[in-house]
Amino acid sequence: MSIQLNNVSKTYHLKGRSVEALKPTSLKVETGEIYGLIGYSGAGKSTLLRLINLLEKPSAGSVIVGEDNLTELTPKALRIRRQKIGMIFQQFNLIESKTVYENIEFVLKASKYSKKDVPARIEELLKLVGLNDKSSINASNLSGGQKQRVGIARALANNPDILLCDEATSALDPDTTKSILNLLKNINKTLGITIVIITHEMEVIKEIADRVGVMSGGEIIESGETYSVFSHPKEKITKDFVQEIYNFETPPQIKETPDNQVITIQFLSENAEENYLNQLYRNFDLNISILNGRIEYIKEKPLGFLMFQVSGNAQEIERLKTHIDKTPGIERVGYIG
Ligand SMILES: Nc1ncnc2c1ncn2[C@@H]1O[C@H](COP(=O)(O)OP(=O)(O)OP(=O)(O)O)[C@@H](O)[C@H]1O
Repeated sequence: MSIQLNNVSKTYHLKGRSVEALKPTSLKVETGEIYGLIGYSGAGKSTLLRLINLLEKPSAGSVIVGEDNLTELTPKALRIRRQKIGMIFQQFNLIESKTVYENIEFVLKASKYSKKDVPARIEELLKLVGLNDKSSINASNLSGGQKQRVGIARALANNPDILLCDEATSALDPDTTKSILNLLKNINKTLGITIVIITHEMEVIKEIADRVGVMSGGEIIESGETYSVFSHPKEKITKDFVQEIYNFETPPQIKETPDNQVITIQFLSENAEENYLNQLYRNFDLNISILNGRIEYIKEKPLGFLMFQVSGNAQEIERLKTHIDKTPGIERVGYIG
């Protein structure tokens, strides 16, 4: 199911002071897509996410989910509509003193799920999230990853068509994060559920998001298909997020001069850098030494950077730079390192 925000904004009023947490924002998330929102703390991500299911009431604008304008529903109709919008949280929001079974049962009971169908539904959900054997364990005895699996089972209990994920993996270690992201991808694929995920971690976005919006200062400052946003970032913050995953640093002892320079190139396909470097070694009378190199996969497409130091004749270095700039698929970038 699609989500459409039309000029939605949110201003909080606190003791005579107002905070514009979300500037007027329009956004369309297509049916079945995974849309990621990334930004640093205070960017407005949680506010935007909570406006989608109206946990926060917008100060202006409308929220359309599928055919329904949520902003126009009565409180009762909204309560019912919300059952079809699942949500998972960073801190899992489980009832720690209850078993896995009871945690899911609680959600089904609250939505008046047919009593006789509850046990079968819980079994089905536990299978889906890979916790078949944990039904009678107390939530407090589960690992973080298992807790989030229960969180996901709860969120899916009423067969929602949308799943909102609020920093769902931020409390988890990298391996557990990967397994939860895989589960979310699987759920998206097999059940066709539209997913919106907010995070401050590139790791999450590059793994899972079909499209991404980069948030800062209460607005989406850059957006598009995930690979194209991060292979050609325009805004400083987007470049910083790219730099974060490659983690290159120019060695401080290198003093750049016209005849001694550090160059970082980006390449968009696998193994491109090896052939290319050989070409440079052959065709330029320069000392070239590699400082750093790394390929990451963004939505399964390779994006690589290579940082090297060149020294020699300044004119020859300029000729090398011109050569790089004319090579298709290779770009010189200034924001890495
Ligand atoms: N209930 C509230 N009352 C007042 N101000 C709020 C409230 N909720 C959020 N804000 C403010 O709105 C701005 C955006 O906050 P929001 O939580 O949406 O950002 P975020 O990107 O999700 O950051 P974080 O990851 O730290 O939660 C911040 O300046 C925050 O202090």
